[in-house]
Amino acid sequence: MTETKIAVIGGSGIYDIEGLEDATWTSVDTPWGAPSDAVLTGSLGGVGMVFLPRHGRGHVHSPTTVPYRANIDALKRLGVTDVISVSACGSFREEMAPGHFVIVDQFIDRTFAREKSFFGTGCVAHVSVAHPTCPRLGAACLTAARDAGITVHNGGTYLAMEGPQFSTLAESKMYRESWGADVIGMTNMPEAKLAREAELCYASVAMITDYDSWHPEHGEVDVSDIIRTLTGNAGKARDLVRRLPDLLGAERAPCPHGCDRALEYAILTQPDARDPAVTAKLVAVAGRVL
Ligand SMILES: CSC[C@H]1O[C@H](OP(=O)(O)O)[C@H](O)[C@@H]1O
Ligand SMILES: Nc1ncnc2[nH]cnc12
Repeated sequence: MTETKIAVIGGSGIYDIEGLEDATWTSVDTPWGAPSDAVLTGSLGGVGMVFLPRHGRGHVHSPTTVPYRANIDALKRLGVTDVISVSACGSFREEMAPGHFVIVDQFIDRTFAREKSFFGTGCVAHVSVAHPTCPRLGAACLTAARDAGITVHNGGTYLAMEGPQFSTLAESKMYRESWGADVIGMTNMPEAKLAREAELCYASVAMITDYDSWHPEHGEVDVSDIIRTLTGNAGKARDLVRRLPDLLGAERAPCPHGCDRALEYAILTQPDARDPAVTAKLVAVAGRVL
């Protein structure tokens, strides 16, 4: 059995987490550079917890410049087993209204200006992201949300766009009508892919802040409206997070969906053909199989 350690990656409007016992901000170095900020470590109900503000305190990083690889490497290095992403998003569905939460289970990755893998020349690997989120962790988030009295939708497809500008009306309509996306944001990719490469269970809790630009009765997306909705939701998100340690338990069996074994057969480069400088960088993420 492994000890559970839960990480929360806080998105826009969530730069801190209250109520952790023995809470300490700690800087973590990684071979991929510095994470978005120091990480807050502590515990909740006897379970190890880590909090990382995705954009850094003060909102320093844009969706494109968030150091996704350093963030996931730092969490892995700290012994994290389960990653909960908390994000703001726009909605493409009338019934998924601002103020509601969605437990995202699929992604369409439209990002193009980010490093998307820990692997590459010198050590090549291919993991499956057919099911990019962990159903066990998603189910815990769903229960936590329902117990906290949050209106939550179970499952949804998140379109990850590059940004930083919001979508045009034509894009918004295409994502909604032709592509079948349910929500839109700018950050869950490549985060989810990297978590899979690092053999971490990953769940995405998306907080709906707006109807993007497709809705005839709602105007264009406006950051001040988003922040107002987010501020109203931050307490709900904290309540959800507080319930997770009890639901996940202090000890963790192997993931029934295999997230923690994603690299088992993924590395193609033969041991004697691997570049030692490259494998040295992979020690935290892939040390188990190198
Ligand atoms: C504040 S509006 C746009 C911004 O908010 C979301 O960030 P996060 O996913 O970290 O909550 C969205 O993806 C954009 O980056
Ligand atoms: N409409 C939207 N598009 C992209 N990212 C968002 N984050 C919050 N609302 C968004």
